[in-house]
Amino acid sequence: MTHQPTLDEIRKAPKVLLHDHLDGGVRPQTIIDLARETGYDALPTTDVEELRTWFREASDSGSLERYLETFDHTVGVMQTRDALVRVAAECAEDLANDGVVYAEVRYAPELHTSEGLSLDEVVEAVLEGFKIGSEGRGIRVGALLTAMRHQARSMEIAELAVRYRDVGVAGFDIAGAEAGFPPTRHLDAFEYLQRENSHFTIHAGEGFGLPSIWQALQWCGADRLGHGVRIIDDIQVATDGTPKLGRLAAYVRDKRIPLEMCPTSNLQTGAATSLAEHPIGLLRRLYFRVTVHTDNRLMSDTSVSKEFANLVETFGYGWDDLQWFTVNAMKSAFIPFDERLALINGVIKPGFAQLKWQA
Ligand SMILES: O=c1[nH]cnc2c1ncn2[C@H]1C[C@H](O)[C@@H](CO)O1
Ligand SMILES: [Zn+2]
Repeated sequence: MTHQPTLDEIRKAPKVLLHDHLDGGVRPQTIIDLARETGYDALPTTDVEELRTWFREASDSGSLERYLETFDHTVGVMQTRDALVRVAAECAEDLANDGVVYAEVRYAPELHTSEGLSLDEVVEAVLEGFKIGSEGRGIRVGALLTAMRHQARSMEIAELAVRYRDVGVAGFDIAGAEAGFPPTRHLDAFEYLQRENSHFTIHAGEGFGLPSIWQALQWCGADRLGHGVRIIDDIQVATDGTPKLGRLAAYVRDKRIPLEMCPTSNLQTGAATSLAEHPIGLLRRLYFRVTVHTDNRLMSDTSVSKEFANLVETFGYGWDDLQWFTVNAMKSAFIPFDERLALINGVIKPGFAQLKWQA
């Protein structure tokens, strides 16, 4: 009889992270250092532990819009080349220390130009940071360039993603408040990306329901869904437990559309009421292509290992489940097929096999 995986054991497992915001994962000490260096004077506190707690608590509002307000402070200190290099390098280090072997980390270049950096300079600084932070640490980190859905710069950001795709940018995303800002506002950018054979994911079905998911897939052509939790609204479970999938839910499952699920973040923004009731339980049971992520490690005080450990505790998952989530994520990455396969067969499966053998 094997025991349930513990947090320490999970940290040793080779993990894959596809949904993590660079400006949502800055170390509290770094925010304080950078605020001092760059003259940013709006931080709620300059005590490191108080700041850590402030982010977590301020993000617990139950509203996506209020949750997003906390980013003013991280974005506020990420306006210089040195700051971006440092934050990106530390991000890669922190993920490697958590046992992540492959990551796609996203951020919105347009939010980092208020002190005069160009979009290209922002992208180059972040890529340099990822390179410095991953060197010799057994991790590969690529970038996803995000456009903000309430702004009108998505075409420019899509072009930027295509320009940098062979040097570390894996794809494109849109984020920000969802209600009132449907993805079809950015249709020209998505159509351009499709013509360029590029990959993109869309935050959809987090702060708004099925119409947002439907547009993201059927109008915009998203390869993956950021969160996608509200797909649950298209699934009915009869009293005897038999599930009935509506047409959209069936499409998502049949086409193996990856769902980038971020359970702790969903509890904080009100997209789910408790972990036990989080749609991930049913979606995993129905074999949707579920993957597990952090969203914002600072705001949620989390890591991939912690997200996994919470799921183990709530749903009783074992090593096979955690490996399934991980292989699902690796299959869904925006890098070439042969490189995904090499990581699955050369790193992920042997790593989990060893942990299972020791358990
Ligand atoms: O969970 C999220 N939903 C929508 N937008 C988000 C989420 N987490 C972060 N963002 C926004 C705030 C960041 O400034 C931006 C780029 O990373 O993306
Ligand atoms: Zn997100």
